[in-house]
This record gives sequence, structure tokens and C-alpha cells, in this order.
Amino acid sequence: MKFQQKRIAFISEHASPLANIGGVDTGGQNVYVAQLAKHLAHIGYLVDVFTRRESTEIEEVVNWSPGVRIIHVNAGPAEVIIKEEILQYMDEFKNNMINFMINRQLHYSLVHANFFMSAWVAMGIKKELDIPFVVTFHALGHVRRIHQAEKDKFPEERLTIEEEAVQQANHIIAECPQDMDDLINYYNAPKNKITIIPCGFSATEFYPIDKECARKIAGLPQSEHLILQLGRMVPRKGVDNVIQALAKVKPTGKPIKLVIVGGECEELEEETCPEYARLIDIVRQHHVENQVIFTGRKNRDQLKYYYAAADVFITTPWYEPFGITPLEAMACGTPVIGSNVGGIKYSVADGETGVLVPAHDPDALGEKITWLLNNEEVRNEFSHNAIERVNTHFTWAEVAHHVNQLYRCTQPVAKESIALLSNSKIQAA
Ligand SMILES: CC(=O)N[C@H]1[C@@H](O[C@@H]2[C@H](O)[C@H](OP(=O)(O)O)[C@@H](O)[C@H](O)[C@H]2O)O[C@H](CO)[C@@H](O)[C@@H]1O
Ligand SMILES: O=c1ccn([C@@H]2O[C@H](COP(=O)(O)OP(=O)(O)O)[C@@H](O)[C@H]2O)c(=O)[nH]1
Repeated sequence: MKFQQKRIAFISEHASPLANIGGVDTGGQNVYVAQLAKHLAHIGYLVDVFTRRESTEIEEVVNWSPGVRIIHVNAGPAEVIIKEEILQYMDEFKNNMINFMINRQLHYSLVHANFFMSAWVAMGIKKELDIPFVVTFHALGHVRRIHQAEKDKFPEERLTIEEEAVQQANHIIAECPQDMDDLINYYNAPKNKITIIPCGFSATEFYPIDKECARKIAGLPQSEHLILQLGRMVPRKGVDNVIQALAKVKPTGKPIKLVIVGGECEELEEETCPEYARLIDIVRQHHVENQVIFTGRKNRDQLKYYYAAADVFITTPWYEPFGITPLEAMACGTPVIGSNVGGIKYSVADGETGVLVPAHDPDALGEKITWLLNNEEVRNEFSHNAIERVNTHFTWAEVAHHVNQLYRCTQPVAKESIALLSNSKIQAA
């Protein structure tokens, strides 16, 4: 069948493919937008990723990779703003995005919104230009509120915007069955509008590497048991739970080190990194100072060495709409102990590629760490299964294939949209 090249607009207001990954607000969504855009371009789409301008230094349009451009939209001050304070600028974002389309006579057949604020922009664009939109929420306000209560600083409006977006969207991508259930239970989302498409990993970025080599390159000890925690350093990721569990692990015949990768900067300091200060305090309280290595944030090309160096990868967040890090660990052949929540209970096959434990339960986690470290044979079996599982089900190429199928079923844009564009009241503004 002949494939017609289509131009699509991604919106990802706070998460740009160009950002340094691993900061408080730069995680899986950035990776998702970057990888999905690249892989859709590979299939034949032209993808423009609209993101908020965070610096005056950067060009409006950056040709990022073949078929993918990053468009920096003026919305509020051209500086980094925490995502909880961005909503007030989204009207400006929408108007400037539409003006960009008018000025360059760009015709997008579809908008793919990422996160609720982008969904708000997509709703406005649909209303004014009749362009259909697909949404991936990445995280849901109701779920965040349940877990974070008063610490959740997003405005109340987030929930109504998400509720409206669920109704207005032409289609919704849930990242795992739990995400779909949450959309139905908290937002009354029509089931026939939801398709589960997971996140992925890139096999050119993450693959098995000989442990000895990996440890050498990462500068990690050779003759010890290594357990790894890697991700954004924010309380909901449960890094404190892993430190507490470490103190409960029974002897395994070798010294054990916990390597913690992530954080706002490469050099973590208690004065400037409050979450690091909180975690180091827990390390001291549990007297495991000589067992914990904080590496700080690492560039993506380094991550595979840490994953491959570890005997076990651990991730015990309170909740997780998907969770890309377990995929990356499994792709490097490292068994995962993950909390039995969200996307982790979907991607990690319990008893085959790793084990699931309850969140907030250092005793259960400590027991499973002891068990896995004492069982090399099981680790090898999990490792083998993990590599096979992720390469079969969770590559970005596979994800893009499913997203492409979904786009092709999504209502095509009305022919008049360019005419509507020229008459738009926004143009006159
Ligand atoms: C914890 C969480 O929701 N992780 C998702 C999500 O990632 C990030 C999330 O949306 C962050 O918001 P929050 O402060 O509520 O945690 C955003 O700031 C980050 O930009 C997101 O990266 O999306 C990932 C990809 O879909 C998903 O794997 C992860 O579970
Ligand atoms: O120092 C770091 C910490 C994390 N990551 C990446 O950030 C993403 C985190 O995505 P995930 O879905 O696991 O969680 P989120 O941060 O989105 O909640 C993964 O691709 C990690 O490899 C990174 O590149 N450097």
C-alpha cells in the first residue's frame, strides 16, 4: 500500500527532546517524545515537536534529526520554569503555535499532545482549526493527588482539563492496563477510545555488555555485589525505600554496594540538591555510608554501563504510569526488582525477568535482594528472559508501528483547515 507522507505536530510543553534528561522535570516524557518522533519520521512522517522556549539563546526552529524539527514556542519568560507554574502561559503557547502554522502555511494532519497542558492546547487547536488530536497523558492528576496529597502543587484545574481532554480527544494512548483503568475509573474515559501502547527502549542505546568491562568503564568495583537504582531523584521514586532495604539485606558472601544514578547535576551537593540531602541523611541513619555510591546525573551514553554492571536493578516508586528504566535495565540483561504498580507490573514478568514487591516495603525488598543475590542461576535465567522479552515487545520501533496504526485510524483533517487558518481571529491578533 502506498504511504503518503504526513506532517504531524507533537506538543510537549515542558519536556523537550533537547533537554538534559534526569532532572526533576526531565524524564521519561522527554525520552518518549524524542524516540517516538524519530521512529515515526523513520516510517515516513514529518514531525514538528512544539515545546516551550526555555532560553533566548536557542533558535525558534531546530532541525534535530531527519524528519524531526523542534519548534520553540514563546510562552511566558524564556527561562526554565517548574512545570507546576506553566499552565498560565498555555493560552500564549496556543496562539503562538497557531501563528507559526499560519505564517509558514503548515498543514498538520494530526496533533499528538503529551501531558495535560499540551492536551489543553490541542483542544484549542481542534476547536479553531478542526485538526484531530491523540493524547498521551504520561501522568494523571488524580493519581498524582492520591499519592502526593498536599505536596502536589498543580492547580486544581488540571483535573477538569484532563476530564475535558478525555472527552475531546479523538483517541487516547494508555501506556499500560493500569493507566487504562485509571482513565476509565477517574475520568470516565470511553473504553473504545483508548489503546494501550507501551513505552519502549532503543536497542542501539541499551544492550548487554560483559559485566567486567561495564564495571571497568563505569569505574565500579569488580568483586562485589552491585545493586542499581537509576532515575529522577524525586521522593515518589522511592529511593529512600531502597536505602532502607539495603540495611536489611542478609549476608550474601560478598560485600554489597548500592549505586544510585541520577539527580539534578553531575556533582551532587547537599546544599544545592535537597532530595540528595534527604537521602544521604537516610543513608547515615541506617549506617550504610560505605555501601552507597551516589554518582549524580549521567549522560545517556553512559547509562548502559551502569545497567550492565549491576547484578540487580531496583525501582520501587509509589506509582508509575509506565516506567522506562526497567526496560532499559532488562535490555542490558539485568534482572529487575520493581514495585508492583502501574507499568512496572506490566513490563516486568514476575518470576521470569525479575520480581515484584509492594511499594513502601523495605522488608519485602530486602528479602528479595538477598534471595536474588544468593541465586546466580536465577539471575542468569532472568537475564536471558529479560533480553528476549523487551526485544520482542518493547522496542521504540514496535511502539511507533502501533502508534502509526492508531494515527491511520484517527479521523483525517478537514480539507478546509488551511482556509480556516487564514480567517482565524488569532491571525489578526
Ligand atoms: C512518575 C511519572 O509520572 N512518570 C511517568 C512519566 O514521566 C514523568 C512525569 O509525567 C513527570 O511528572 P510528575 O512530576 O507527576 O512525576 C514529568 O515531569 C516528567 O516530564 C515525565 O517524564 O512519563 C513517562 C513516559 O511516558 C512514564 O514512563 C513515567 O512512568
Ligand atoms: O540520570 C539520569 C536519570 C534518568 N535518565 C532517563 O530518564 C528516563 C526516566 O524515565 P521513566 O519512565 O523511568 O521515569 P520518569 O522519570 O519519566 O518518571 C529513562 O529513560 C532514564 O534512562 C537519564 O537519562 N539520566
